[in-house]
Amino acid sequence: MIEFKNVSKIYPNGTRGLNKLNVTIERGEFIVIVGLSGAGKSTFLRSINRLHEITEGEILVNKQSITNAKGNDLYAIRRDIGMIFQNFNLVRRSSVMRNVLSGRVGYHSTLRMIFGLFPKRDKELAFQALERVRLQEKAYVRADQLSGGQQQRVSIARALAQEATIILADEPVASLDPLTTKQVMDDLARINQDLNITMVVNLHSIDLAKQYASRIIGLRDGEVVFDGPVREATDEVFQEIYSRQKEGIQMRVAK
Ligand SMILES: Nc1ncnc2c1ncn2[C@@H]1O[C@H](COP(=O)(O)OP(=O)(O)OP(=O)(O)O)[C@@H](O)[C@H]1O
Repeated sequence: MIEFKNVSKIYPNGTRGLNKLNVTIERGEFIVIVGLSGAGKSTFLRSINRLHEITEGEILVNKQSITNAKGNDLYAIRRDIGMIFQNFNLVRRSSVMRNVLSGRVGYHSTLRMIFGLFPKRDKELAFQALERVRLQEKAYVRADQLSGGQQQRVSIARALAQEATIILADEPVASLDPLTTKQVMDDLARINQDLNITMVVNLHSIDLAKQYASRIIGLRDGEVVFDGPVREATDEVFQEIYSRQKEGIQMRVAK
C-alpha cells in the first residue's frame, strides 16, 4: 500500500513537480500514470522510493513513513520496492544471473557482497525470477548480448529476486518496438496477477494504459486531474488530461 498525504515537490530552481497530492494505492493494483511530458509522472514515481525528496507532506509505504525513515529503516522499506527504468539500468558487461542477483544485495552485508557471496537460496530465487520472464536459458549470457526487450525482462527479474511487493516502472517500454512492448507489458500484468505485486507504471501510450491498467491516474501540472478505474477513463477524460489549459477541468476521483 502506498499513501501520498498532501505531497508537494518543488525543485531547487522553483519548478513545482507535484502539488498537494493525496493518493492511496492498494496492494495488488495495476496503476498507470498518464499525462503530458512535464506533468510530474517521473516525480510522482521517484518520490515513492525517495529517489526524489519531497518538500511537503508525507509518503507511507506499507503503513511506514518512507519520508521520515532513516538508516536501516529506510533500507528495509526500499527493499520492498523494485524499480524498472526506460534504459533497463543493467550492468551490461555482467551476466544476466549477476544482474538478477543484484536484487538481493539489500539483504546482505557489504563485505559479503564485495566478494559476491550470494547464498544458495538467492541463486534459487534468481532462477525462479528468470523463469517467470522466460529467460532461464540466458542466465549465463552477458546482459549486453540480449535484445532490449530481453534486457527489460532481466530488470523485471531483478525486482522479483528482490522480493519486492511494489514495482515502479518509469516508461518501461519507451525504447521498445510494439511486439517487445507487448511481451514486457504482458510480463508485468502476469506478475501483478500471479504474485499480487502492486504495479505503478508511467506510460506515454493511452492505448497501453487502457489495455493494462486497473486504475488510471492522470497528472497535469503536478496535480491529479483524473483518478479512477480504467472503464471510466473515456476519450473525453484523456482529452482533459492532455489538454494544456487549466480551465473547465472536472476533478474525478476513484470510488
Ligand atoms: N531535476 C529537476 N530540476 C528542475 N525541474 C525539474 C527537474 N526534474 C523535473 N523537473 C520539472 O518538474 C516537472 C515535472 O517533471 P517530470 O519529469 O516529473 O514530468 P514527466 O511527466 O515525467 O515528464 P516526461 O513524460 O517528459 O518524462 C517538469 O516541469 C520538469 O521540467
